[in-house]
Amino acid sequence: MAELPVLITREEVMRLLRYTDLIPKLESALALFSKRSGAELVQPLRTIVPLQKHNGFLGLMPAYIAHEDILAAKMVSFYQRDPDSVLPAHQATVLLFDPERGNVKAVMDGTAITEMRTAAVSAISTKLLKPCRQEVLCILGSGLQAVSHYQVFTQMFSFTQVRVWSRRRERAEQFARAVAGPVTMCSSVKEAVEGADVIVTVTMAKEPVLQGEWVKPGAHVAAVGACRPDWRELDDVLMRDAVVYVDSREGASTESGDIILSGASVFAEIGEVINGTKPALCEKTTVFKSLGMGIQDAVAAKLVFEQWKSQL
Ligand SMILES: NC(=O)C1=CN([C@@H]2O[C@H](COP(=O)(O)OP(=O)(O)OC[C@H]3O[C@@H](n4cnc5c(N)ncnc54)[C@H](O)[C@@H]3O)[C@@H](O)[C@H]2O)C=CC1
Ligand SMILES: O=C([O-])C1=[NH+]CCC1
Repeated sequence: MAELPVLITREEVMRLLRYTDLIPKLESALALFSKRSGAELVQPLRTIVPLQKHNGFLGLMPAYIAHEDILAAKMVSFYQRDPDSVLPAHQATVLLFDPERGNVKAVMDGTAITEMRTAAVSAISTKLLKPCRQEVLCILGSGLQAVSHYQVFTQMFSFTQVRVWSRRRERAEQFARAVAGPVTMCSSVKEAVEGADVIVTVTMAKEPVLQGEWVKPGAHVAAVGACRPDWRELDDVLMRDAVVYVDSREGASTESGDIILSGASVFAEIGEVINGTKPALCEKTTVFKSLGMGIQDAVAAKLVFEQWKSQL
């Protein structure tokens, strides 16, 4: 009989997972993914179960990476909540398997993993597509992803100003308290974005919040929200004028409203830039459209489990 799986809580995941360990693992996984090396890495397109009655979705995200022998599956639910709701938009669990025997080794909180690995991938896109100046960071949205993006971006880069915009001022204030670092609160998207070198969009919007005419030429946009084919965060002007990078071409062409509805073409996957098979056009305005991948959760879950075992 296999041993019972261990249960790893959100607090433990946050204590055990470090960006310095996570970022190189994510870079290797993204690079391997873009080689499309068959049995080496298996990641089917995310299965989405719509919960129309509850205005939500359940996403199933399995992945296998052969050379690291990581088999994992994340289940993530996400909801369009009423603005006054105190419930989280996303909740996730990751199962980490023993690929040889097939049993589950660990059941762990996937919400913290999602927050950290998504922010880390946005930071990787910024490191690769580095805009000429990296002085002003702008974050649109003030939820959990906004916090994790603030944390990793201020760890990895030396911005002189971080601006935040949120639909509600009190949410921006909550965000400023949560990050324990300097933040400039802006009262409009335009004010937040103008002159910014890097813009992170982490909203639950279904219509564009960011307009291309406000974006400084040469800026980099890490676009994290709008993960449904009929949802938007970015307008057609930005999608048309920018060079568009994605995490996965298949994911982007199936799930990204910003890409599908604007008709924008995808220039490269971020893994292709890591592999050197596609260039980083740093002098251009760039958009990295992130949808999220099972392999990102898988490498993060393995790191968490290894750290957890090492403290026994
Ligand atoms: N690309 C990826 O791998 C992942 C993407 N996401 C996406 O990131 C985004 C943020 O997620 P969380 O921070 O976890 O959510 P959250 O619920 O904690 O924060 C959402 C933020 O969006 C704002 N917002 C909601 N509706 C809006 C609207 N119509 N216009 C402008 N702002 C609006 C809220 O005020 C809040 O600041 C979501 O779109 C989510 O689906 C989340 C996980 C992974
Ligand atoms: O990768 C992920 O976990 C998600 N992407 C969009 C919603 C959740």
